[in-house]
Amino acid sequence: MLVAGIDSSTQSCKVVVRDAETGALVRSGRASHPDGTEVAPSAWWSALGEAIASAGGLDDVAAVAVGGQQHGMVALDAEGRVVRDALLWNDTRSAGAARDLIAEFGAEQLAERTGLVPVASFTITKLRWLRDAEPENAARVAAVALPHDWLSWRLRGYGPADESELGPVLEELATDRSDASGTGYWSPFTGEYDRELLAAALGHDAILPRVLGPDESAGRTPAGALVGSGAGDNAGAALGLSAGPGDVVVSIGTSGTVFSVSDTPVTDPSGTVAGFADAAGRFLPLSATLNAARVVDTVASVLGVDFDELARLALGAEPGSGGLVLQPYFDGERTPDLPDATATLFGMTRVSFTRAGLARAAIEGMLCGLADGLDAHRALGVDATRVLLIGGAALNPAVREIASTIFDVPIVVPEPGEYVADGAARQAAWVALGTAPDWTVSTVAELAPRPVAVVREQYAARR
Ligand SMILES: Nc1ncnc2c1ncn2[C@@H]1O[C@H](COP(=O)(O)OP(=O)(O)O)[C@@H](O)[C@H]1O
Ligand SMILES: O=C(CO)[C@@H](O)[C@H](O)COP(=O)(O)O
Repeated sequence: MLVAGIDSSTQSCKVVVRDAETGALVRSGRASHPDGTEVAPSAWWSALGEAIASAGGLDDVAAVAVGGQQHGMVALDAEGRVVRDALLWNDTRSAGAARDLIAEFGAEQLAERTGLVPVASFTITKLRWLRDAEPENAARVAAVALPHDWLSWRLRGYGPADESELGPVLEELATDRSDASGTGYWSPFTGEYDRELLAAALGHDAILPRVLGPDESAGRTPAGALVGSGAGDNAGAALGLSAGPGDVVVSIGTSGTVFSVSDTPVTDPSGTVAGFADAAGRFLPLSATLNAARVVDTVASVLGVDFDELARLALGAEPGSGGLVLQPYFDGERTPDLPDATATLFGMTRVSFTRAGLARAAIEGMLCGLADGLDAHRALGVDATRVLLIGGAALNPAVREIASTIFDVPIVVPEPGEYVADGAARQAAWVALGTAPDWTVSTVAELAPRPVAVVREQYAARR
């Protein structure tokens, strides 16, 4: 029996087809997403079709589930059409709305009600922005979904009447705990939506996706495949990796995320660690930065080198990059909450300012922000015995090596793969088999920690 998992992430859509019993990878495919922090959901739908085709289709799969970038605002009207392009998790225009919500409700109360202190990334702030900036669009909103909810709904044959078999049945929208927990109007403590907060943000109530449990199916595709509940991408990766006690996952994709699986919900009124739910009935404390793999992309492009050469340059410089420190806030920043920040290069001398120094400082700066995230987890009682390094930039040997000079626990690199899509495939297997699959994950490298104190010290000094 075959099952499929999908990761509709910020930069691309990835599909894996796996054997439900053994987890063996049978086929895979991918397609790119458009750039930008405001995207027409139809572009995700086209990319999904392209990725499915490049994975050989889904005609022979018994079940499918979708993991996706979290928080994106997919606002639908009564006809099931999107009211405007989706604002993504990395769109910072709703920073003022986040401040307004905190002023109205208080950071502590919001953390207690939803597990989150609003920042521009979370859906609730995007709805408030819509209410204030585009009131005519806000008034038309009949339902609010997230990227994975909307794609799962479309896969099941729902959508605008002229684009789908089953039409705009908004009550058929479904999500899961992990993605609901990133909205800012769902409580990981009660498992219920907080409709007062939704109405305070959007200006009125709206249909919200039914929240499914980890082993529940949302329904079937028109071809008859079961559709699993799906997940937010980070929770999908935790499931795909079988992350357990002591594991802290560091994912370096468009976002940099640090997360762990917890049996109890976590509340951080400072907002550094978000109290998300996971995709298996537990919780997923997480901190996220806006600047991760693209910091490496940007510096490689400025230096005019490919990733291999960037790695060679970075590993040719000493830890600490001769005092060069890149605070890599190219896209503003979320943790720390500095939505309007820009990147800054400190410590330039005629000796330190070299191509190799810049290459290394880029990777060090990006990783220091994530090491700060790990510290914040520990401060909340999270046990970290190893870091599992995943995401596109984890393919880079310099990122792995430099991580071992920054984190004080072993860096374990799982076999390169699509762990979000794999987590979704596990959910698909779960609904198809009736039991959670027990697939194994192999690792390709383990780097012992050899922290060089100056790297984090000089980064902290520039904060
Ligand atoms: N060898 C590499 N070294 C550094 N970065 C890489 C490498 N391979 C891919 N990337 C980067 O990883 C990113 C894509 O990672 P991915 O985890 O798929 O992101 P997302 O989930 O946000 O779409 C891109 O920015 C890409 O340039
Ligand atoms: O906002 C968050 C988590 O809170 C991001 O992790 C997004 O979920 C996007 O993930 P990538 O596409 O960068 O992997």
